[in-house]
Amino acid sequence: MFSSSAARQSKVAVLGAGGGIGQPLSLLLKLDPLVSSLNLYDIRGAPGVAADVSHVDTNSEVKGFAADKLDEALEGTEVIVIPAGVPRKPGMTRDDLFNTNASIVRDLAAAIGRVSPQACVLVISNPVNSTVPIVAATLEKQGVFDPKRLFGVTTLDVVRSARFLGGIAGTDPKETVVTVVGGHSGATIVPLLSQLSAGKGLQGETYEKLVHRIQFGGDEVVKAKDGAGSATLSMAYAGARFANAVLRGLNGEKGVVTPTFVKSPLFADQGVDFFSSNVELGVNGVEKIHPIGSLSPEEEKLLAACLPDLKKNIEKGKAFVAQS
Ligand SMILES: NC(=O)c1ccc[n+]([C@@H]2O[C@H](COP(=O)([O-])OP(=O)(O)OC[C@H]3O[C@@H](n4cnc5c(N)ncnc54)[C@H](O)[C@@H]3O)[C@@H](O)[C@H]2O)c1
Ligand SMILES: O=C(O)C[C@H](O)C(=O)O
Repeated sequence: MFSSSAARQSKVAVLGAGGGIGQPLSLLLKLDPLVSSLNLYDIRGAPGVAADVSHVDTNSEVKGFAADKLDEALEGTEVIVIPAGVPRKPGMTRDDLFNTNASIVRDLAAAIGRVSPQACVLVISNPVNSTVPIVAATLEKQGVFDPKRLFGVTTLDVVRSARFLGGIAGTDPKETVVTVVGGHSGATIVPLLSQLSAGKGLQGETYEKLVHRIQFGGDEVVKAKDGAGSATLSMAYAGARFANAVLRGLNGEKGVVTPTFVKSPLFADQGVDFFSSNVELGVNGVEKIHPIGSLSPEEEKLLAACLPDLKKNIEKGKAFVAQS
């Protein structure tokens, strides 16, 4: 899963490293040859996870940081991945997590703005549609927001799309790249299946069921885990894959393109100033935001349904920081 052509390595931090995502994500980052140093932070359990992961036989150094050592954990980091916060239980929407996770993410962002404002920040904590604007607004308040260095991780939607499409079309998920645009919750997740030859011909119930499964794949896991949380293992895989893409870009590799939720001009004229679309990653983070390309009539409808929800989620995040 990791690709690395360049030699420069980076110091990476995981905030929320003791959790369901944080632990396997830390393990996968330990396996990434582009990571030289891994700082694991959590309000509970990170030193134990770090001791465990540090025995894996790759060259990177792993350090664990207890609850009161956040600043030390952030010192000198180039990439910070945030899976801190509570997950859903059955019957909840991602927005139901806002009340708990908004302040967690805001406080972590404030520490990042103070200690390592130059780092690329990769936000996994839900609701992503709001937590990313919360990080942006917090850094903006501190005068250190760089839109090129803030990313909402929507890779799990890309991973699910490739896997679920493969189940229908018989395509190899490893060779299937589905562009998913919009945001990361329900109707804001817009897979552009018409842009692939394997997805183009799908129609009627088959198409609608596939889109629904991609949009609500998270619910499938939440239901199956029956109160014990949401996707952790597939998310750790997706998070490590996205972190590797960012690291490859920072290393100067050209042509690293993947969907991610960033500050974006694409629909800013409609009041939606954060949006996920294909983004080229480079030495400064976001190198180029690609246009979404041509859409089928069905995808036009999905996009029309996405934008108002996304706008509300973004505004909610911004308002939270403004009132803080
Ligand atoms: N972006 C995505 O595609 C995606 C996918 C799956 C889950 N998620 C989200 O990721 C988040 C984490 O999920 P999980 O299953 O790992 O939850 P979890 O409860 O297993 O782990 C969360 C961890 O965060 C820690 N934490 C809480 N407050 C913290 C703080 N202030 N600083 C540092 N750490 C703190 C907890 O101690 C815990 O170890 C949830 O919000 C979930 O909804 C996002
Ligand atoms: O569904 C969730 O709450 C977690 C995550 O956003 C997912 O898509 O699996």
